Order: sequence, then structure tokens, then C-alpha cells
Amino acid sequence: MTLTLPAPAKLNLFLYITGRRDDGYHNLQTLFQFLDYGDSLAFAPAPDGELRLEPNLPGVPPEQNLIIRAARLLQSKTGCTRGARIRLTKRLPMGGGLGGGSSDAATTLVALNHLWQLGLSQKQLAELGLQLGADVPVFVRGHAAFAEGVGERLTPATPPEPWYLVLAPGIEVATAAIFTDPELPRNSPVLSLEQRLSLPWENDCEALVKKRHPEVAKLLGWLLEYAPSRMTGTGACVFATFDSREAAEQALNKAPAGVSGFVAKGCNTSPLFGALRQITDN
Ligand SMILES: C[C@](O)(CO)[C@H](O)COP(=O)(O)OP(=O)(O)OC[C@H]1O[C@@H](n2ccc(N)nc2=O)[C@H](O)[C@@H]1O
Ligand SMILES: Nc1ncnc2c1ncn2[C@@H]1O[C@H](COP(=O)(O)OP(=O)(O)OP(=O)(O)O)[C@@H](O)[C@H]1O
Repeated sequence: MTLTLPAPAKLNLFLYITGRRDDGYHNLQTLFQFLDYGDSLAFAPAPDGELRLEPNLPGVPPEQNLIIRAARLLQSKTGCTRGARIRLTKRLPMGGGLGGGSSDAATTLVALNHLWQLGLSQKQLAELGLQLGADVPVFVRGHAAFAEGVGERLTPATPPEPWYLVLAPGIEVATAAIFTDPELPRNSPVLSLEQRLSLPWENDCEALVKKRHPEVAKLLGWLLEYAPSRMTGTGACVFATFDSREAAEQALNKAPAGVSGFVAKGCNTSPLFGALRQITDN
């Protein structure tokens, strides 16, 4: 039996940094929404605890891949001796602020919990996920959310679900480099979700990333000619909001040379859980 499940992208519809903790991590207020576009993972059972991932990602040794790390974490926390062969179809640009690695990790936790019949709750999986990255819990929970803390305190939210054009400038931005930059603003006020929703939506990392990476500034400048646009996470991807798929595709067709992108619908429920429900119902 092979279990094939999506690992969708996320957007940070807004992102405010409200402080730095003693351990160097930052407290945030961010609004996460999923996209109906992302990576795909296929899981097949394997004997003797064997974990194999194919293909490998360029520049990422298998033991550092968040997919293998998530599977090992599940094995070690539960004492499970079963294994898996995992096939990854990578569509999301790495270092793009779309949460690809985190989403791959979350899909792995959810899929192997099912395949290995571990019976862990969503809460337990989200807690395990947080050990792998600040963005993993929201993907495990599967609902658009206002996130606080380092990203783990989640309040479900239901922002509008428009069409987005997401563009990648062809560079990777290292999240850690932005969070350790002395020029990063870290003093946005802590507001309620209602207050945040009613104010213009911004990203506190955007000005700094534009300064450090002129490619991002140039692409955002181009995109803003078409529609309201922002950066997601710590970049490098930028996104614009449209009322229709056609309007987003028209802008994509005119994208500058060297820029790749895709059109996707915002989803307040993760496509991961729709796919899992279809499998468990059959
Ligand atoms: C920027 C966001 O993508 C917004 O959704 C996330 O907060 C980043 O989440 P992530 O990629 O899962 O981040 P992690 O892998 O946990 O951390 C990468 C690095 O980013 C910094 N980091 C991350 C999250 C956070 N709240 N504060 C931080 O300072 C830390 O230096 C850390 O070493
Ligand atoms: N399965 C994976 N997919 C992508 N990157 C991975 C994976 N496993 C480990 N990584 C490492 O994580 C780094 C960040 O990749 P990712 O695509 O998650 O970035 P991101 O979208 O900017 O993340 P975020 O928005 O959560 O900061 C990569 O450069 C790579 O070294």
C-alpha cells in the first residue's frame, strides 16, 4: 500500500516581529494561509525501521532532510520499528518563504502516524513538529491561523481565499540570516487578531530583504504594478492577490525573464487533510 499526500505551501499574509527571546528566537504575529499547490510525497512501508528518501535534494544530505528527520523523530518517540520508502516530488522553491521543508515534515508526521498506526493525536504531532521548525505545527493542524509565540500558538482564522500569483526571483534567502541581521525591526506592538485584521497587512522582514537582495525589490516593484503584493516569510518569494485565476495567469504570462512562478488558490483548510480524508473514507 502506498500513501500519496500533498505538502502544500503556506503564505504569511502578514508578519510582524514583536520581540526577541533569550534563546535568539523571535516572537511573531503572523497570519498563515495554505495554497492548493505544493510538494507531493508517496509513502510505502519498509521493513526493519529502514528509511529511504528518493530523490535526494541537491545540497541537502538525507539525514538533514526534514522528511527523514521527521520520520526518525517519530520512530524514536514511539519506539516504532517499522520503516518507509518515501518518494518526494519537489515543486516548491527552497528558501522561498513558502514553508516547503516544514510542510514536507508535517506531511511525513501525519502520513507515518497513519501508515504505522501510531495513534498519536494532532496535538502530539504538532508538539513533535515544533522540534523540527517553527512553521511545522500549523501544517500539522491544517487550519489557516493567526500564529503567535515563535509560530506555535495558533488561533484558527478565516481570511478571504483569493487567487494568488506567487513569483520566485531565483535566489534563496536563509531564514536565519534575516533573523540575526542587526537591522531587522523587532518592535512591532502586540495587537489582537481583530486589530491586526483591520490594519493594512505588512511584513516586517520585507524592507530588510529588499535591501539585502535587490532581486526581491525589483520583482516586488514589478508585481505591484498588477495588484496588491507582499513578500512571504523571510522571502525570497513574493505574492499578489487577484479576484480570478485568469487575471493571475495573465500577469504570470508577462513575468520577467529568469523569474518562475505559479498561480494558486488560498485555502483555509489544508489540502493535506482533504486528501487524507478521501483515503481513510475509502
Ligand atoms: C519566518 C517564518 O517562515 C514565518 O512563518 C518562520 O517563522 C520560520 O520558520 P522555520 O523556517 O520553521 O524556522 P526554523 O527552522 O525554526 O528556524 C530557522 C532560523 O530562523 C530563526 N527564527 C525562526 C523562527 C522564529 N520565530 N524566530 C527566529 O529567530 C532562528 O534563527 C532559526 O535558527
Ligand atoms: N524537505 C525539504 N525541503 C526543502 N528544504 C529542506 C528540506 N529538508 C531540509 N531542507 C533545508 O531547509 C532549507 C529551507 O528550506 P524551505 O524550502 O523550507 O525554506 P522556506 O520556504 O524559506 O521556509 P520557511 O518559510 O519555513 O522559512 C533548505 O535550504 C534546505 O537546506
